[in-house]
Amino acid sequence: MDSITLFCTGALLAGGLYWFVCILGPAEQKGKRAVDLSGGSISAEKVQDNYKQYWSFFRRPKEIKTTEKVPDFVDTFYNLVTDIYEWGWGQSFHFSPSIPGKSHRDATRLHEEMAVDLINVKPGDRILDVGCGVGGPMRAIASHSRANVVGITINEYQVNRARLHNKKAGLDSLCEVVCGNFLQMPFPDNSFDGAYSIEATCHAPKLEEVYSEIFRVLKPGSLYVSYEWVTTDKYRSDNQEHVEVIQGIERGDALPGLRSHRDIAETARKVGFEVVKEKDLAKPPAQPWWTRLKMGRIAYWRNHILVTVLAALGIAPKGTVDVHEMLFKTADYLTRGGETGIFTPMHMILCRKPEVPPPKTS
Ligand SMILES: C=C(CC[C@@H](C)[C@H]1CC[C@H]2C3=CC[C@H]4[C@H](C)[C@@H](O)CC[C@]4(C)[C@H]3CC[C@]12C)C(C)C
Ligand SMILES: C[S@@+](CC[C@H](N)C(=O)[O-])C[C@H]1O[C@@H](n2cnc3c(N)ncnc32)[C@H](O)[C@@H]1O
Repeated sequence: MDSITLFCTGALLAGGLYWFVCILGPAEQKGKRAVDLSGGSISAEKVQDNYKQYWSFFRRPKEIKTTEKVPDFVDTFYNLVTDIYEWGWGQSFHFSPSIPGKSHRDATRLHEEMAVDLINVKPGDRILDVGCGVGGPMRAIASHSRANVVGITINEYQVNRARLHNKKAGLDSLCEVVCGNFLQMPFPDNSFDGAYSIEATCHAPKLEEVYSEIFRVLKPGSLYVSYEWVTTDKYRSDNQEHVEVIQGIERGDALPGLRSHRDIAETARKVGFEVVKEKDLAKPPAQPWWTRLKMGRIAYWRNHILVTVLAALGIAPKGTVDVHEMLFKTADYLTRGGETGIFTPMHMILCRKPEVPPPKTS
């Protein structure tokens, strides 16, 4: 081989490696890159221990039932996964039905806009995003409705990410982010003109606790919409495969226990809401929400190699490989949940806080 060929081969290899490690993969243009993966607010050397702690939570089911510990466990989970989600999925941490001829990005945005359209919001209104993640939905909703959106998340790392994205998008005057627990929100009674939650209240150990908090902070007459993760009528607790899939979803998504779709309206009524509408948005004619997960499989393998190389080089924290592997398996459980129809991440409920409080029963 002459020296020119050797040089060209070397340059090609180096360029290819740079492309594979630094450029490849971000779900969004100028989004999070593989080389920037971190453990959120957890220091790099503690990521692996925190992952082990997270996982051992499920080996002690009693602790999952001890509801006070759940928010901390959920916070740890989001420290571990937030960067991987942003890198491999984008800034909206939820599913949406596929729409033929439209990109995932557009389908995601339409699903978010539908939520705010349902709660009849006017420009200038103040609305609440319960469990806002890094704010993908919040930004789409603020630009679509021109309402002021206040988001709350338990995870401080997400608060910082969301504020940064809001600023970059020029939406920081419409979008505010607060770090807090949605089971005890730092907002006065009757202070919001509307509220929504997208695939977030499934983390509450008791749905009643988060719904009653949302009821408290809403102004009388205003609306709340939620996209809930639930099991459907097709789920059978005596079917081994069904149980395995649901447990796989719970473990890989920090859920203290998936509820049945039947519990949702019942809980909303119990805390005082009127139920205006309820619908599983995944049912036909909607196109499968899990297609995007399934189509991504090749990319997950590529990501797995990338994460393993980066962790070996000391660029990504060690435990990142374990977290990525957990998500890899979770993607499969979610797909099986969708294909069998035993699970939906978009059971929509629309509720109104009555103008006049119902009489107290003694
Ligand atoms: C609402 C919740 C989160 C829903 C989804 C946003 C996430 C559920 C599973 C996640 C992922 C699975 C596979 C990952 C893949 C292996 C990796 O290479 C890139 C990121 C994934 C695609 C990741 C992205 C986010 C999810 C789809 C829950 C937590 C209530
Ligand atoms: C799957 S993410 C969805 C985020 C956002 N709705 C979206 O669609 O992009 C769930 C969110 O709920 C938040 N969350 C879970 N439990 C919480 C709690 N107890 N208090 C506040 N936020 C919580 C998480 O921090 C995370 O931001």
